[in-house]
Amino acid sequence: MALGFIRKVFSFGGPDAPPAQPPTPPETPPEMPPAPQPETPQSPPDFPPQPEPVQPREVPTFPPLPDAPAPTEMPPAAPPGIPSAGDADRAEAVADVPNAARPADDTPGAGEGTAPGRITVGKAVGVAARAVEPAPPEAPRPGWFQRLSQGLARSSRELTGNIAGVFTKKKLDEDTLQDLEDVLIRADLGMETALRVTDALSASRYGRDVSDADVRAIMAAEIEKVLAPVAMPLELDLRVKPHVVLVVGVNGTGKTTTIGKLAAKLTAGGLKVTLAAGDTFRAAAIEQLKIWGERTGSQVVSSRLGADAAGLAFEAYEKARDAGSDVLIIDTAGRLQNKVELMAELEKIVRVLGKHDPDAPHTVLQTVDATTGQNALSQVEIFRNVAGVSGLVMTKLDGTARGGILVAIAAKHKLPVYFIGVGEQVDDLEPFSAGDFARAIAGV
Ligand SMILES: Nc1nc2c(ncn2[C@@H]2O[C@H](COP(=O)(O)OP(=O)(O)OP(=O)(O)O)[C@@H](O)[C@H]2O)c(=O)[nH]1
Repeated sequence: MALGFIRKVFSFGGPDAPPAQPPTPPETPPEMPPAPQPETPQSPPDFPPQPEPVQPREVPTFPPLPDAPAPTEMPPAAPPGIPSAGDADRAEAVADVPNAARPADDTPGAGEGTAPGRITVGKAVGVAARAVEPAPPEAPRPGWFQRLSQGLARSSRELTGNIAGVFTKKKLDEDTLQDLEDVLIRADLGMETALRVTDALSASRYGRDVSDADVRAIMAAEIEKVLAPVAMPLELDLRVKPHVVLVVGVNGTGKTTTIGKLAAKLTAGGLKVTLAAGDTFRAAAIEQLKIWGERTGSQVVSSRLGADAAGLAFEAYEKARDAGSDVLIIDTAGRLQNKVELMAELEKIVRVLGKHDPDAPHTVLQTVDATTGQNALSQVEIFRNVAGVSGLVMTKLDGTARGGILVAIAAKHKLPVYFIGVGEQVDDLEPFSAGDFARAIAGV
């Protein structure tokens, strides 16, 4: 798999996105270092013995795809929430393939300002994605920035409250700078960003009276500088069909939910999507993905509980290819980054996909739960080494006091952050904007 090279075609435009950087090629450490346990996730038990590796098959070439069919009515939306348990019968292999509209020239947000054969999907997809929600809410939902600010309110309140405590009627001196540095580190922003902020403040205001508003403004500017290089749009190469997106991460970090939200964006943009229920360990995860498949009109490929996840990924590729899907998104079982055998299974999935297409998976997304705090740093470290993570989705930024960790991850890993999640609704996934995030967390 050529993880170091991601071709760009399909893009969720971020307003301030710089050109994509090639991700660091994976290096598999001989042994996973032990890592502290995150706050919430549980480790799944070992997988049952896996069958023999699947043999590669020849990939046929396909004729051009037909023109866009008339849009079909979406299936009724599933009830909110995740099923508590699936039953083994329903975990049998399934491949129902609802028609998904092909991109048409007048698809809102599609094809704007792009080279021939390329599709760019921006905010219009988010608007269209809301059409798959069960019922229109009585009151209009707040705008994105308002929801981001509300979501980050706890992180921001704690941070700005502590800053106000340091800077009430105080001159800027060594003591106040040290206190500020402590506040910033406690807010999970990381040492590097903490020093950036205190250095910038010291350079312009040392010995003068400073208000907490001054400090917040400088902090917002410095945080934005750290985040800007990683605020990149997710770009999918649709000349390769299917473009394979592998979604990895620790359990409960929001993989399946993010896949559903992403599928909604893609199908609303007129793309045909196949979802693979590669979390073969949990029946509820398979059910959850099927619900997202129904809501978004995406084909879902699943297998029996406990089946070999790599085999399922291999089969899903064939089904996606045969159905003419533009994108195949593969869910995987959540795993703690220090479980060597489960991390080896991830490597196997990557290896097996490579038998279909040496560049597959073309995109590897890691979901990172913002409530996890500092442990997220080692999660990213290890998943990027094992699975060649090409970019991150930071979930659960709503309601956490630890949103600052996104800044520490950006400073340390410099991996693209494609999206952030601020809720469980289908449209609570937005392209990451460095400026919006910096302003929301700094409360300016
Ligand atoms: N508040 C909030 N909840 C979220 C967000 N993303 C996901 N969740 C919730 O987090 C819980 C876990 O999400 P899943 O999508 O099942 O996570 P997962 O990584 O697939 O979990 P495993 O299959 O156990 O590995 C669910 O209750 C989701 O609704 C988010 O951005 N904000």
